[in-house]
Amino acid sequence: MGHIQITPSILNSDFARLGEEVARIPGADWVHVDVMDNHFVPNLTFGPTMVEALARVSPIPLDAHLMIEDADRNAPAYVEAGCGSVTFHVEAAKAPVRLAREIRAAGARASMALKPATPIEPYEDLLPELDMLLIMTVEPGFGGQKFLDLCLPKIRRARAMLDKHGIETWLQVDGGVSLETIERCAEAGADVFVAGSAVYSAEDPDKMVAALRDKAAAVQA
Ligand SMILES: O=C(CO)[C@H](O)[C@H](O)COP(=O)(O)O
Ligand SMILES: [Fe+2]
Repeated sequence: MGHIQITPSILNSDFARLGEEVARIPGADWVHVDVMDNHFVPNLTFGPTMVEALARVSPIPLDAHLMIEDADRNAPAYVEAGCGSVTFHVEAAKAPVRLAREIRAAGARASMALKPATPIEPYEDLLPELDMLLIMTVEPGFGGQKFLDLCLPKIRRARAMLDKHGIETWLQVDGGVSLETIERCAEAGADVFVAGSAVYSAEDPDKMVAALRDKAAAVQA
């Protein structure tokens, strides 16, 4: 398992002041940017131009989570926009292996996401192509939803697969991650934790980042 990383999602932050919102989380490892197209999910956020503007001012690398149709065609723009990591949804990709290789070749970490009802087993042979696997713990589309415990067995199975193959692919969880749920995710084998509302509804978001990190690290220790 890799070292614990906390990646706050700006989805529930103030979109009119994104640069300042990122400056409130200096202790974060990544900034998670949720790109939604109103087709793959019933919500609309921002596109590559906004992401590029944020990448220019953010001292922390961007972790793009693309909830968009036609990932094969649309994902490379987010590498060009300056994201250090680009996650596409397997449900939206026609050729995930080709896309992961393209993202890596363009200079970003390649990552693939699974919705709660998408099984991991068909993708076991694909794991070495990925720098990170994202297992969603809510149905994608909105921040502030309740953590789905039914996703925990899949996190466990993914961790077992990665360990069996000796692959260093990071295992990220996203959705409803908070001080109440992060230990369950860490116990199941996740090492990269997205937290949106938990961080941005806290009085001191950076303190919350540290508290989440401590909880997850205590499980790993
Ligand atoms: O991908 C997402 C939603 O589709 C968000 O990253 C996620 O929901 C983060 O917000 P919260 O921690 O409030 O659940
Ligand atoms: Fe996300």
